[in-house]
Amino acid sequence: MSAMTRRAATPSELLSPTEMAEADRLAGNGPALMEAAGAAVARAIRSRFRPLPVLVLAGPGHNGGDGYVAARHLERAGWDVAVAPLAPPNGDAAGAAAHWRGPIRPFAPASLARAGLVVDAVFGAGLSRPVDGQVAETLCAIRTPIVAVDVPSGVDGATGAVRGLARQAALTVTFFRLKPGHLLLPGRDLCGETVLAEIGLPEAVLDRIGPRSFRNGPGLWRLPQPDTATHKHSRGHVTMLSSDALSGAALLAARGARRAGAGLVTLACESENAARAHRMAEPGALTLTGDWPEALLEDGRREVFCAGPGLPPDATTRGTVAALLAAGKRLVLDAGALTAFAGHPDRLHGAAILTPHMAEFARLFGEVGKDRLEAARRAAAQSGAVILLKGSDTVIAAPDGRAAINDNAPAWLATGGTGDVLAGIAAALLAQGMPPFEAACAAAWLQGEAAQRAGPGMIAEDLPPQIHATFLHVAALI
Ligand SMILES: NC(=O)C1=CN([C@@H]2O[C@H](COP(=O)(O)OP(=O)(O)OC[C@H]3O[C@@H](n4cnc5c(N)ncnc54)[C@H](O)[C@@H]3O)[C@@H](O)[C@H]2O)[C@H](O)CC1
Ligand SMILES: [K+]
Repeated sequence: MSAMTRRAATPSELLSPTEMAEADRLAGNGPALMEAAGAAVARAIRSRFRPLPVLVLAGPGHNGGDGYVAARHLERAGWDVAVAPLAPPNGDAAGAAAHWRGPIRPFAPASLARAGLVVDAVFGAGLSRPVDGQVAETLCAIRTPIVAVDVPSGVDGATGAVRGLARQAALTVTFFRLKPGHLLLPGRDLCGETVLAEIGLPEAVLDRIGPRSFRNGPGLWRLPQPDTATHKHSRGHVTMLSSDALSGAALLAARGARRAGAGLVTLACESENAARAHRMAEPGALTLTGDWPEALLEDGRREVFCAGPGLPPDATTRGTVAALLAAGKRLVLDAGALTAFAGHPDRLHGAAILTPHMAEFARLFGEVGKDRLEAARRAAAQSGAVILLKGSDTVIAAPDGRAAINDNAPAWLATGGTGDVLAGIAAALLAQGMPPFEAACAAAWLQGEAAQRAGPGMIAEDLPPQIHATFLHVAALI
């Protein structure tokens, strides 16, 4: 389990490399921050490794400066340390380098021969182009564990993408706040264990920067709290659209919605046969049949609809969704209800939450590209809806520019039907009064937590029974 999974203690704001540089500038004490950063790297190494010959690969910027400081602290602790500078250090790094009196080696594969551990202090937040040439050649030749300063060199701190090349780190020590690249893939995986170190940067700089990106977790939202005055109608009514052809998907979404606290869940069915089957499978849900959309709009108390799981991406789906939008209903749209609008995200204006996976996103908004955070933000601004872009690093973005990255989903969550459950959870939270961004964030987090509890080998049906335990867990965290 990585250090990052101790999430209650980790601040939720994320800073891009540009924002982090601004934080440094506002703090105005570069050498002290560098000293604290390098000391934190040395401390993290000493608490995880027995003394080993260490080679510090130092770049010309502040990342390299942190490396020189770490080298000095390790040597003072009796470790055998050498530094290999890529180029003469600049700025505050020159001061840190001046205090290094130990061995200097060429920045080349041959210098790695004696090392039992490599500290990668080549590039951090200042990565400005793909890693290539001598740096790529030397990084490729490393055969020992790697400890990365800030990020593994080559990982873009803003996007988690690899620029040129990056090596897998055993440990990454970063400072003050995580960056999006520590949570977005493949960056998150390449970091190995990630340690966030306090280096004396005052929290007040955040007021000036105004971060808009967050790590998803219970600090970002508050789950609905029923009280003694609550009754089933006041807990929200979710109507789930179901097709005869793939009725299991709507059933899974209905289960997710019921377990996430919706007071009433109705499965709107195409045929009486399907309604009967649903009633047998989910006795606590209501069913409805009749011509859509008239039947759906008859009861004004139906406020929240979930459409898409199991629906075909055709003109009928398009017409139903359009009618619901025109009637001012709050919608969570997934799967077929998204693909039905391929190329026309503008027609979804008024929807509350869209939950596309990569391919559905591409059909609506164009390819996601390397920057998932930016892509989701752009789509939210374009559609006016909260976008929940599904993946191992699900991103949730609001039209107002806020965005959160979810990192608690285990790999075994990637199985058929789990997205349907997620849409149901989101709809239920929306129906209970949570604003769309908070409802989408909470749904993604609860789903990840439920999947961890269900364990490897779980199937979508295993998620809903875990949801109430995740509610209790959230209550214990806050
Ligand atoms: N608050 C904090 O988080 C603190 C972070 N610190 C460390 O500072 C670095 C960022 O330092 P910066 O000088 O801005 O950038 P880098 O050291 O990452 O690199 C800049 C340097 O490298 C050259 N360069 C960039 N990419 C390439 C490339 N692909 N090939 C060749 N050369 C490249 C660029 O031209 C510059 O010369 C942060 O990561 C932390 O480690 C502070 O020390 C403490 C506060
Ligand atoms: K680095």
